[in-house]
Parts: sequence; C-alpha cells; structure tokens
Amino acid sequence: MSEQRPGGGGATVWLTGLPSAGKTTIARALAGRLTQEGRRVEVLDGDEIREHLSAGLGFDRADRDTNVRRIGFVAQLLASHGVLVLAPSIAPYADSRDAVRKRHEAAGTPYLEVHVATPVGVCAQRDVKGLYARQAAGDLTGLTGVDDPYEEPSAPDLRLVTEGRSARESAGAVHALLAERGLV
Ligand SMILES: Nc1ncnc2c1ncn2[C@@H]1O[C@H](COP(=O)(O)OS(=O)(=O)O)[C@@H](OP(=O)(O)O)[C@H]1O
Ligand SMILES: Nc1ncnc2c1ncn2[C@@H]1O[C@H](COP(=O)(O)OP(=O)(O)O)[C@@H](O)[C@H]1O
Repeated sequence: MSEQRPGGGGATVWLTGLPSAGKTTIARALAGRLTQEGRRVEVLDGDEIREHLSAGLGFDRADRDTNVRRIGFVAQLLASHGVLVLAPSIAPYADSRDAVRKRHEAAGTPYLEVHVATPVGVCAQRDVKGLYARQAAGDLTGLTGVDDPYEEPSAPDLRLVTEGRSARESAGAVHALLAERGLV
C-alpha cells in the first residue's frame, strides 16, 4: 500500500499568507511537479472550498475559523489515504491553524505549515483579484492584513520569501522540505 512505503505516504502542506501572497500559484506549481513524480495530489483551493464545502460562510472570525477547520478535516482524511494535500488558504488565526495541526498529530498524519510571507505592500501591488483596490476605494471592509487581522505563524515549518523569486523556485523550496521530512 502506498501509505506504507517510505516517502510514499500522505501529508498535508498548509500554505498560509495574505491575499495575493502566492499561495495558490505555489501550490499549483508544486502539485504539477509532484504529479509528474507519480504522487497522488489534491489542491484544496480556498476559492473552490468557499464555493462548495463552505458555501454561505463569510469572512468574520467565526466563519473563517469554521472554514479553516473544515479544510483541515478534509485534508487529514485525504492525507490519511496517501494523498499529498496542498491547502492554499489564508487561515489568519493561530488558534484555527493549531487546531488543524493537532487534528493531524492526533491521527499521526504528517502536517507542514508553510508561511508564504509576502509583505502586504507587495501583495497590494500584485492584487490578483482587485481586493486591495476595492478596500482602498471603500468598497470592501475586513480585508486580511489591511483592516482585518493576520496572525503571523510564530514557528512555521518553512517561511517563504517570494519577492525576486519565481513560483517554481518557491515550490522547489517546499519540495525540498517534503524530501527532508521523508515525505517524497
Ligand atoms: N475580506 C476578505 N479577506 C480576505 N480574503 C477575502 C476577503 N474577501 C474575499 N476574499 C477572497 O477569499 C479567498 C478565500 O479566502 P480563504 O478561504 O483562504 O480565507 S480564510 O482562510 O477563511 O480566512 C481569498 O483568496 P486568496 O486571495 O487566494 O487568498 C480572497 O481572494
Ligand atoms: N515567487 C512567487 N511565488 C508565487 N507567486 C508569485 C511569485 N512571484 C510573483 N508571484 C505572483 O503573485 C501572484 C500571487 O497570486 P496567488 O497565487 O493567486 O496568491 P494567493 O493564492 O496567495 O492569493 C501571482 O500573480 C503570481 O504570478
């Protein structure tokens, strides 16, 4: 069974960071590489999750916490069946992230937290979905990192700098961490 082979078992890699930090782009680049290497991979994209699993939830603290715990629940289930799960989701609160880590630890499922540590000024320039512009124009409130909290991870398994680096390089750094932990 694949989950019993060294380096062939499942794991969850959570990519936390601000909107436009690069979470999704790095997850997709890493997923492509891992798939080519013959691994079963699932990207639990934040936007897709909010359309289906978390439909109806908003962005206040309670709803974000519920959203993150749901993603953590599904991630752990998939990872326990040998899937490498990539979860690019803001997850702004340390408590919610800790709950997800504990769920994995309790089940003996490997879990890695990656902080995509792009500064808010750089994210606001990238502004992939126009959220920073909308917040500045007064069309949106409660934007993570601007007028809503982002509690930086105090001890992530990896902190990624993305400025001056390609998404491929950033994905490579996560891949190296997976290799170091015997997960690929
Ligand atoms: N107010 C506010 N704050 C933050 N993000 C917002 C907001 N409104 C919409 N969005 C968009 O929602 C995308 C998914 O967010 P997440 O599910 O990852 O957020 S959370 O973990 O529940 O906090 C998130 O995706 P990414 O940009 O990929 O991070 C945002 O684009
Ligand atoms: N090293 C890097 N890693 C990831 N994305 C990068 C990097 N450098 C620039 N970018 C760009 O930043 C943007 C990040 O967008 P996205 O991945 O959707 O962010 P998030 O999922 O965190 O909201 C993309 O346009 C991407 O091309």
